[in-house]
Amino acid sequence: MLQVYFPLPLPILLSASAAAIVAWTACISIYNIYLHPLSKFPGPRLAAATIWWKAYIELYKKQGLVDKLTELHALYGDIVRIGPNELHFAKPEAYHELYSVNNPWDKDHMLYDALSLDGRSSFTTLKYQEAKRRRDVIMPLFSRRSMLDMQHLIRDNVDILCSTVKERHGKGQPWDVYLAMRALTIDTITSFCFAKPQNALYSPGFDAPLAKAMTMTLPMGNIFKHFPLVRWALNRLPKALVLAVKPGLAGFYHFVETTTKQVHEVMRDPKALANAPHPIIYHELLSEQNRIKLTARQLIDEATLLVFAGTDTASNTLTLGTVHVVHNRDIYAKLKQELLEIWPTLEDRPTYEELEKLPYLRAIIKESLRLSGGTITPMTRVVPAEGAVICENFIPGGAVVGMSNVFVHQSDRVFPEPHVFRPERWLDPDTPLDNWLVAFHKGRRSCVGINLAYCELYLAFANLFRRFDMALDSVTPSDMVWKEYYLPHYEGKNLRIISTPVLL
Ligand code: HEM
Repeated sequence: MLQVYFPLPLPILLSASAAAIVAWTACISIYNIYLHPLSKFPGPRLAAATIWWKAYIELYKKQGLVDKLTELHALYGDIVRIGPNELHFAKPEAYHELYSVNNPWDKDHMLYDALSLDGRSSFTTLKYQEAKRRRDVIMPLFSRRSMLDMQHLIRDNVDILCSTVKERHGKGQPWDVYLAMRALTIDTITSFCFAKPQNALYSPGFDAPLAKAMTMTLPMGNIFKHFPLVRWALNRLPKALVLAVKPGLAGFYHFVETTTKQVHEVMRDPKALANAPHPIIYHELLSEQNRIKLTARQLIDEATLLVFAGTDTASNTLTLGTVHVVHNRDIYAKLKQELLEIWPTLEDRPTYEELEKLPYLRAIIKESLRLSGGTITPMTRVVPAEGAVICENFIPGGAVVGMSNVFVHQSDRVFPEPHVFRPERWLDPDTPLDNWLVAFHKGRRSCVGINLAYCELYLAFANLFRRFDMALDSVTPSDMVWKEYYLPHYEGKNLRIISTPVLL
């Protein structure tokens, strides 16, 4: 029989190892607190000492990081050290310094590894130069020109939404705006990118299986961030086992299977793309001009991340905006009036380009983007080797820096009474605010889908408010509760709306 030989008795060996680990951890912590290049920056001692402080806040205390950051900035000022090697900034001006087009900085692995699947998409690629090559390939599909040409795809989905809302009126049933908007954004992005809508809008009560799966996976991102091995292991578990424990993930598997099938088809026979009803993402990714040859796995990851990037971001904006406008009858009346002027009879629908010119609708969209925020977690970037000056402070190379856009969008210096939904603030020519709308991020890694998102927001808001009279069913804006898990994650009451179709 094999015998293991220990030079010392096992209990002594274990105690010595434990003592060595404690001593090593203590040395590292002392170095981090007193000698690390970021040691002059204020913040909680524990955060300076160890990366596990964030895990303690997010996983043990179950507090959203952005809420914690608000407390910390009130205590420590505009710059707070929130990890041994990480700083967070609060001054609105710092956002533009950090995420400037002049800063081709890399993304930090801790956050973006947690958001990636097995490989890297254009979203989770860390190195700026590599990400740029990927972005350059997919950008033409998301250009403004492409949006103008393909706006009918979005309109078709908005029409499906409106006809279901009308049907529910016929049955005397309200509809859930949060579920409906998620179904709309899922079908829009999947028809736009792949010409294969998920038919989420046909799910009973708009309760789409893919949206349900997204609701379950988003909070898991926090676990993946601190324990990357969990993500690695979950990605390798057999589907049957995962579904036995979490049946709600079925929609995610269905989506990945549809995507995998399509990817294998187009890779086997790229000429088949000629039969697609309109340009789709694989025309760009598999084009002869694209010199980056992606594997099937990479194509599947790219497709999946596009769907995740384009769903909750836009649907949160639509949900929040709709609830506020329906609740506030003055805003509601002004929007109706503006829509009636450009769209006097229901049959003569304005185009997206015409809707874009409506100042009040535009102001409502900006206010909805401001308060819903898009991605609200601090988007972490790595300062290049030569260091950088931010907020008049030299930040050494290699430091991880970030800023949640909540500190811009809810700054009472930039947006007085920041918690109030007030579209009029965007109409004052004396205080132009556009520079402070950062929902789509700024700089080199800003949102690829901005044109698609705007087209969706204009068409959905305009159609719903022109084609229906709406009232909230026993809910108010204060019932909307969100918790931050990278994106805002909805945790409030069901947001039911009663809608009556208008006849003319
Ligand atoms: C209201 C809707 C949307 C908002 C507020 C929004 C916001 C954002 C933000 C803040 C980022 C930066 C994220 C980060 O670096 O961590 C981002 C990146 C991105 N967004 Fe959007 N987004 C929206 C819709 C969309 C849509 C419809 C698509 C569909 C294609 C999309 C695709 C992407 C991609 C691919 C990136 C990664 C860019 C890169 O890393 O270089 N987004 N978006």
